[in-house]
Amino acid sequence: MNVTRINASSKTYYVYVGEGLRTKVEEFLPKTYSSILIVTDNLVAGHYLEDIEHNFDNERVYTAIIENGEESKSIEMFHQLQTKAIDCGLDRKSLIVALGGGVVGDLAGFVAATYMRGIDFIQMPTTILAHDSSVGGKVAINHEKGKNLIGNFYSPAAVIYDVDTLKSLNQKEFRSGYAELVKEALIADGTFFNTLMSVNLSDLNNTTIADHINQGITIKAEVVEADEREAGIRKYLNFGHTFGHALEALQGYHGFSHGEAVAVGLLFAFQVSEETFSIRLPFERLFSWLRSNGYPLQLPELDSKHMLSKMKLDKKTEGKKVQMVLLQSIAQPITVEISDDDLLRHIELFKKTLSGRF
Ligand SMILES: NC(=O)c1ccc[n+]([C@@H]2O[C@H](COP(=O)([O-])OP(=O)(O)OC[C@H]3O[C@@H](n4cnc5c(N)ncnc54)[C@H](O)[C@@H]3O)[C@@H](O)[C@H]2O)c1
Ligand SMILES: O=C(O)C(=O)C[C@@H](O)[C@H](O)[C@H](O)COP(=O)(O)O
Ligand SMILES: [Zn+2]
Repeated sequence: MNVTRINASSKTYYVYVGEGLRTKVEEFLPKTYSSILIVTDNLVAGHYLEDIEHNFDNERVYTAIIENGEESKSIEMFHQLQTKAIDCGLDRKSLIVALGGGVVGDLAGFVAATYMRGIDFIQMPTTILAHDSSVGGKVAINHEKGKNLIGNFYSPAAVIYDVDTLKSLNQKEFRSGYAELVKEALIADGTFFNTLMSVNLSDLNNTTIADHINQGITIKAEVVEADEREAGIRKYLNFGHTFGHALEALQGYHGFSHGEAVAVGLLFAFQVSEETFSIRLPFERLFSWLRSNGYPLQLPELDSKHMLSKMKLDKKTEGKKVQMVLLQSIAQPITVEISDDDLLRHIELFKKTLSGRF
């Protein structure tokens, strides 16, 4: 088992990554709780809910099962879960368990952050992507206009990551998770980036995946410890997201998955970086790796102005000016203000670049 201590400014907590952890959850809880509400989605429930329920001695264990998918990160689902918490009689000594991927983690985390002004929650990630979402305390729901526009910074009491649960993931979820790992490598660790570019996603064993996840968590932990509330360097964790989030929102959250959208966003950020700094980045290498691993790289019909207006809803935007994370070289990120005219030009060029390849 790998244990990482996260010394965030708001809270210190531990991330446990290992095999079979889902059957010994109580060992990792920082204290005892008066009642427990397990929040999960229908797919994850089918695989793992029973294992988790068996953990708790507590008589007051409740479950809430949401529909799987990004559309559940909604104000309606948030309200339903708050109602469930009230009906179950959760009090300030209660715990919410977020069992699932980033959707469950972000949603249940935001419920925990706001129920009675905040109760404890733990993250039990079950996707590769959730190595990113479970650490760092960003919790949120979407607005139909933009991603994660309603949320908070609210750290979990612990992250309990049973890598055995990753065995039931399909290839789309592998792609999604690895896009965030590639992002972390690009902003912080060129050697890790090279390692990832030699990986074939359909040919990975759990030991290797756990190793990659631990490297991703190490990068994320370092950033979050230095800048929990994203006043500065945490923005780098948003590399690829200005374009990625806009793409997700434009598709009504049922097109590209988050990670798939981020993967395209990484290519877009490469293009803008290359032009802004007159440099060459390994665009071709990343593109080939994404293509050979089956990432969707064909953009849907995109109106560039509409895309620009979505990009401006990015939380890094200041005074209506988009701030994009760019790379000066691998592992040398920087935040740069990009004018609307330049962004429009880049969107047009990017559309041509991608469509010219299919
Ligand atoms: N808070 C953060 O810092 C942060 C970071 C990155 C992403 N996110 C958010 O995370 C979300 C994406 O997370 P995700 O990719 O985990 O998506 P997800 O939670 O929707 O999970 C993806 C799919 O996999 C299924 N699934 C989950 N675990 C499974 C398992 N072990 N076996 C089989 N199926 C399983 C789910 O039911 C779902 O259909 C987005 O909303 C994104 O905005 C947040
Ligand atoms: O932890 C962070 O900080 C990140 O930006 C991680 C991202 O992968 C993640 O998608 C995050 O939810 C995006 O945050 P947002 O502030 O742009 O909504
Ligand atoms: Zn992300």
